[in-house]
Amino acid sequence: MTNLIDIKGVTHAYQTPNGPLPVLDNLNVSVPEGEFAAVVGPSGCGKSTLTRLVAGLMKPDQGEVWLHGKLVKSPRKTVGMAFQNPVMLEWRTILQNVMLPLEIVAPGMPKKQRVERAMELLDLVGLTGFENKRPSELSGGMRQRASLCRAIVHKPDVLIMDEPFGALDAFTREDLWQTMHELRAKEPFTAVLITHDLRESVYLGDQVIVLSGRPATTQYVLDVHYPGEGLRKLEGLYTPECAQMLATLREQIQIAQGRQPEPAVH
Ligand SMILES: Nc1ncnc2c1ncn2[C@@H]1O[C@H](COP(=O)(O)OP(=O)(O)OP(=O)(O)O)[C@@H](O)[C@H]1O
Repeated sequence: MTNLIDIKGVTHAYQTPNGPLPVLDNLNVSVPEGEFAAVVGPSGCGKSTLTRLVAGLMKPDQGEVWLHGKLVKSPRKTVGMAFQNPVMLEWRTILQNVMLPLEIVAPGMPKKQRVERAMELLDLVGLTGFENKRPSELSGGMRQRASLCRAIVHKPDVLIMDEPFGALDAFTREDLWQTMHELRAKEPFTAVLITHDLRESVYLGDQVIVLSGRPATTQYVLDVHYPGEGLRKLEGLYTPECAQMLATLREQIQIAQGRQPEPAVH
């Protein structure tokens, strides 16, 4: 399998009034095409910085970022992004919000086709019937569903999500996890998910990348072998296999935080 994302030896420091602040230190990350990579690490270690580099929103001091075989030197149109607080344009309907990237990336696409594409995705996430509502008329979970549609409507090479489910209640979050799997099954994409939730990282990720404390480097990579066949089920999280993976990740996070790992409970 070829890598869609290759981050090779990336080192970066922000220039601040108090001098340079090193955030990434010789970071190496590879995400094969079609894979879902979850990234976890201590608060402030440089996770969002990593997403900005992949999107081409900033250039590293050292090292290279490759996306689909091309060196990333400027902002990429072929990246879809979703954030914790989906910024929706209130003067546009949900349908018009979802169609927005197509207007920018594919201005020649006939309007009928744009509408069909957006409606197809809204249907996949269960928002048929809400397409003519304004963003403020939807719940937070529904807005996040629409925001995911908007992030992939133009079929980007990679979907980058920075804590997209962080502000949702636990039940809505689990619903959205399931929606992500359903979306991927119908429309495969490569994804990078930044999260603080280890269960989320295991449930959604094919690999979980643990970053060390700042300046971040790749401390540990967990290959997720989720129990069961076919579409992942939430029940799988309560199996011994998942408990073991979560224990490993928890231990790695404690190491990344510079703490002594707590002994496992048996
Ligand atoms: N533009 C910037 N200029 C200066 N410092 C910055 C800038 N952006 C981020 N930082 C600092 O760089 C460090 C890494 O920030 P980043 O947002 O990448 O971390 P993070 O791991 O995503 O954080 P969190 O888990 O809290 O969301 C932080 O200390 C942050 O304050």
